[in-house]
Amino acid sequence: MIIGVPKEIKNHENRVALTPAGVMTLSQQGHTILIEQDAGTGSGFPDTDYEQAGAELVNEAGVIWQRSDMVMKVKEPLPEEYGYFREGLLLFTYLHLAAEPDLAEALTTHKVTAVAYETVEKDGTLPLLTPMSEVAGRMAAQIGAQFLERPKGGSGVLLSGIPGVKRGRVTVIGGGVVGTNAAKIAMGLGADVTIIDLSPERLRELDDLFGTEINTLMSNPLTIAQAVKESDLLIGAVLIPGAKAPKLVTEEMVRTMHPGSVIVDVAIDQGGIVETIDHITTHDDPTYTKHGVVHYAVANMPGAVPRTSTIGLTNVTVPYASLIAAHGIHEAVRRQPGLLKGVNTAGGFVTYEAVARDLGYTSKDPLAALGG
Ligand SMILES: NC(=O)C1=CN([C@@H]2O[C@H](COP(=O)(O)OP(=O)(O)OC[C@H]3O[C@@H](n4cnc5c(N)ncnc54)[C@H](O)[C@@H]3O)[C@@H](O)[C@H]2O)C=CC1
Ligand SMILES: CC(=O)C(=O)O
Repeated sequence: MIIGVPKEIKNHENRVALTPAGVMTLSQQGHTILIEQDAGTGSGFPDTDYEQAGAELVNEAGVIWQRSDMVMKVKEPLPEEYGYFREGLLLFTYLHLAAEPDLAEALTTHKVTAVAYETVEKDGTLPLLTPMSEVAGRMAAQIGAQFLERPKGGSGVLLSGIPGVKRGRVTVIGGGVVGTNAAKIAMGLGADVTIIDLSPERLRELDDLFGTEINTLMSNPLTIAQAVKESDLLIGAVLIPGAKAPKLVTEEMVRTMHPGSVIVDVAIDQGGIVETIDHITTHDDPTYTKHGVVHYAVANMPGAVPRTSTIGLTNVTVPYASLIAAHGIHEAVRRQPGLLKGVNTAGGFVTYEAVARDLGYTSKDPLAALGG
């Protein structure tokens, strides 16, 4: 199979879909790997490392999209890349389609088979989302702490407090991978941490994990309203796989926060859980202030720590790429049924039910859409 890796073009997206180690694995299995020049530079992988690993360097993204059977990316294609879509192309990347209606339309119009990292399942987990959620969760606490500083527009609260001065309060809504990692770092910074989740089982697990060091609360509008009001830092970490995130934090709730408090909505890639976040922000211009509260809504947070993120991501994606490249997508999803859950579009249809529901498509069974 010919596998192509274009350079990422999203703002400050320095990750790359394959490392030289991934290239070597796949090329030793007999596949041809096309890498766009400079694609790995931001992650600390020079072109020469790719060449030594067996890749063919290409200096034009269009050539990669045209020649490849499977294009591997990190982030969703941007509108300037939609022109490369064609029938027969297999795209393997993060997509977050419920928040990207134009992309869904372009993929279905051109009958691209698009496999989204974030909806691939294994043993009840999302194995291709997990490492980036670990990164973003850890970053959320440190970014929040930074924007609480007065010169950054924050209230001037130091999360740890000091002897004689109380600690800052951090509320994390959603206690999955992002939430747990955010809580871990916030606790490490000395904050008073509360995690809110909808699942009693998850709350029990968190209690077992952290003991009395954190507060756990059941998710409902009243609990959320009270916790938001008291928070110096609020972290959004809810996920309903594939679907648009529910708006759990209303504008009214945000108005009750102290001036200079900070919201980091990690769930922004699925649309976000905060009503006052009406647009995605970028690493270049990561925050804006509304009702006196600093809002951070960057949808590619791990892109800022590309060395760690690229290695973490490709550790988990390469085995799936290898399976697809060896057997083709039809046989790969038969051998690894959780991969079928990753198929979001095929044959001109949306094939992931939550995405179809949120975007107003009629969902088609992915196996049928792949041609049985
Ligand atoms: N902005 C960025 O750069 C990044 C964003 N993400 C996003 O972060 C979000 C969270 O991801 P993960 O932690 O991996 O998901 P996860 O599935 O591990 O955790 C989600 C948690 O939300 C909880 N939940 C669902 N409905 C809830 C409700 N109404 N109230 C409270 N909790 C509720 C679930 O019980 C679960 O514990 C996803 O949207 C993911 O795509 C992940 C990585 C990077
Ligand atoms: C999960 C995702 O979209 C990211 O890591 O950018």
